[in-house]
Amino acid sequence: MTDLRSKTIAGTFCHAPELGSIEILRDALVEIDGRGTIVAVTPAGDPGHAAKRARAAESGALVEAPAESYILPGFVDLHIHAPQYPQLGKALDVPLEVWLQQHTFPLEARYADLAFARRHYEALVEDLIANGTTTALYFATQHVEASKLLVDICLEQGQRALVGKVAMDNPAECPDYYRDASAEEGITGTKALIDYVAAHPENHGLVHPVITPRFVPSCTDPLLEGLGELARQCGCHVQTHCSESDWAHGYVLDRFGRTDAETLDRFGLMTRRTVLAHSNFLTDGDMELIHARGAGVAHCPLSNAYFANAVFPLRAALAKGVRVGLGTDISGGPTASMIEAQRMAIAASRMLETGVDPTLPQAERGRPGSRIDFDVAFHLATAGGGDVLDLPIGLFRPGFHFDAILVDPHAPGGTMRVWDDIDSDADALQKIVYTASKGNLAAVWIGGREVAGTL
Ligand SMILES: O=c1[nH]c(=O)c2nc[nH]c2[nH]1
Repeated sequence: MTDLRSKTIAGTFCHAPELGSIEILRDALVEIDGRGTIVAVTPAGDPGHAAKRARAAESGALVEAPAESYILPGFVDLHIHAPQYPQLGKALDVPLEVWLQQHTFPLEARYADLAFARRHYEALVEDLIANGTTTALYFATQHVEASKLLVDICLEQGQRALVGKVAMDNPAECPDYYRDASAEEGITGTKALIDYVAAHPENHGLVHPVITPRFVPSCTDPLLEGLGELARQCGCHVQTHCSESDWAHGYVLDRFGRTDAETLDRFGLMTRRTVLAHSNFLTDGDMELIHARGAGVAHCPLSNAYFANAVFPLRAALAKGVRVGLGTDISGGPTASMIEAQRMAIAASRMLETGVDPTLPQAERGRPGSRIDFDVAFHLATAGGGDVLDLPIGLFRPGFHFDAILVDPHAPGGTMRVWDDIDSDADALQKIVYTASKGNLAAVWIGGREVAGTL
């Protein structure tokens, strides 16, 4: 294991500072301080490069990435239901509202048992790190103690994380065996987790608390009001689901006569630090509202294929200035891999653009201008996610945390081929997005600390 804190790493770095373009820094130097923050990035052509490299080598601080490897920012997964990991790859054949009641709530209720919670949370965090997810925005469960345990496990394994105790108190939509007994309990429990994260002796900014009303149907008005007030007081991140499916979108329209986005805003839950999962049925006005508040969207393309009844209009949201990142939405999305999430985002955008029903005339089948390519997907999974969270992650820049993955395109257990007589560095990055998998990730660092693999 190579700890990169107080070291300089030499290698080829790929990142995507702007939407729609990539930057490849071949044979660059990235200098990291003792806290795991990048202090300098020196491209190969920089006049000071040779001297810096020599100085780092002399002082024993130089670490060389293997030839032909690529270093990418770690992935930022903006939407994960941590307790649902044991049902990954199961129960994807029913609508959202049935899936919640029949499969998901019974599973999540089992996290009252802390031994059960530890077993499954440890496996999840380990698997996510091995898949290159260096930052995760988690829904935990309704239980305060199990939510605290998820915080502990992220700290033990060194994963950057945002963790929310799920608030859900509406007896009409939540079962008696799995809900906050009152709005008051949902609010106090949320505060208890915020206090726990703030006072945790091992937490030096790696884990953050998140106010987490599950979604409007699960919450009574007093709970939404109380959580909105709490968001105002503490300035914490907020996460919830927004206009995910026909049913979820219609439910909020029926109950409030307003869209999900408008309703969340009315309760003070639409802030610069709010992450709205899915958001498939946003109106133009909703997008303008989200943009005005500075909130962001966690686009979950794979889960949308199973539960959403629609494809998120990503290009339309981006055109309105909405900040967007990607989420796996475990277990609505049956993968722990943000590389797969990128591929699915591309595929979904192509299907939205061309349409999918061959019985329709070509001109009526799709939504022109909807496609994205690998560069946009890669941006969303890294810098875009960091931007939505307002955290200095997802780029190789001074002041950013060194959260990174080392990709070995030739790993025997991997799934990609790069040809030195054919492929450019940009081709290699494209191939990583389209064909790499966990077997190609040779090392993962979070805050400069190597948390998986071996360099
Ligand atoms: O994909 C989803 N997963 C969930 O757990 C959930 N809860 C409310 N709405 C939801 N959507």
